[in-house]
Amino acid sequence: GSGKVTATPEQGDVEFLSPVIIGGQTMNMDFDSGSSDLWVFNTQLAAASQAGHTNFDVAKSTTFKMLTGSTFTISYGDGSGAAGNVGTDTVNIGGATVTSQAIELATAVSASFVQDTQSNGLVGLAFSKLNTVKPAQQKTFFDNAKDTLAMPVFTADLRKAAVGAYEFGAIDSTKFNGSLSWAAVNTTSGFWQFSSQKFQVGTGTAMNVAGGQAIADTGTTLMLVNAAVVNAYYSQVTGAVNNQTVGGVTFPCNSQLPDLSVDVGGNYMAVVRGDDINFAPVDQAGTTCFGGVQAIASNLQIYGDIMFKSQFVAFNNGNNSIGMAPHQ
Ligand SMILES: N[C@H]1[C@H](O)[C@@H](Sc2ccccc2)[C@@H]2OC[C@H]1O2
Repeated sequence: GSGKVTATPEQGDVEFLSPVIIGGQTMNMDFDSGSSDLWVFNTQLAAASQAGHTNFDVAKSTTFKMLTGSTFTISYGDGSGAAGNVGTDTVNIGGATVTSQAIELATAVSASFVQDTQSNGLVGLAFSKLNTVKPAQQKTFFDNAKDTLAMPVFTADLRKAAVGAYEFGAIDSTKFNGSLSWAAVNTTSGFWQFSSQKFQVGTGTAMNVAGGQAIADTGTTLMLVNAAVVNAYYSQVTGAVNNQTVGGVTFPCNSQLPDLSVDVGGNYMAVVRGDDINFAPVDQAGTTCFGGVQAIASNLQIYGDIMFKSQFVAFNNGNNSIGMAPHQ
């Protein structure tokens, strides 16, 4: 079969939320191709953490089973984290259903999750080797579902300030221009990692990024790239400054931003639209804006939602490849 759900952006496209039915309870969750744990806000949490969230209630599910003795502890790249215990239940994402999916029940969550009251947990869609459950590591929803899907793929169709979709088991070719360009994924890191060794600012010449690698991470808001890319890109933007106080590059909000093209697998240059790189104002007057492309001090670049808003992306773990094409 296949399953399709909406992907609704939070204010400012900070993250995208999708409905997941767990043991008959619908939870709006953040699909994260950069991690591999499915965890939920639930009634075990302190009342102050539960406030404002939809909290999964084990007692209201007739299919939930506790995995006695199992726990999880996850820390994310942005310093946030969650920890708790584990059970299994039936998970239905737009019709794609797994009957015995590990459901990680947070008993502690970091402040940024508590404050993000629209999100009630994460659905990890990276490779199961990154799953944090102990003593027995658990599989992701996609790993559990893939043999029952018509195709071992899921796709991300994320749209700037508009409702998009995640789909499991099918590739909707009406959602992208031309055909998908496929790149090999190196699964060693557990991420959807591919080679990304070149970039191009606007219509300029392609430049190399030594040893460039990148991961496709739907759970990261921005695009975090090599400092050389950041410098080359913002050198073309009048008034761009590296603003330590706000924590990255800002520029005048009325800037005409160039597109940024990045190599995917050595045979496709993914164009990221310049106007999507104007991420958000940092001041009340809306004169100074924060860039959607920022530096990361590592060779492993993180292509987050800023890229997904320009590119339709297919994740294939039948042959460990990633496909991209501009949105239709
Ligand atoms: N893969 C990403 C993950 O989904 C988020 S977890 C998250 C934290 C707070 C609010 C919303 C989500 C975090 O930022 C980058 C990396 O880690």
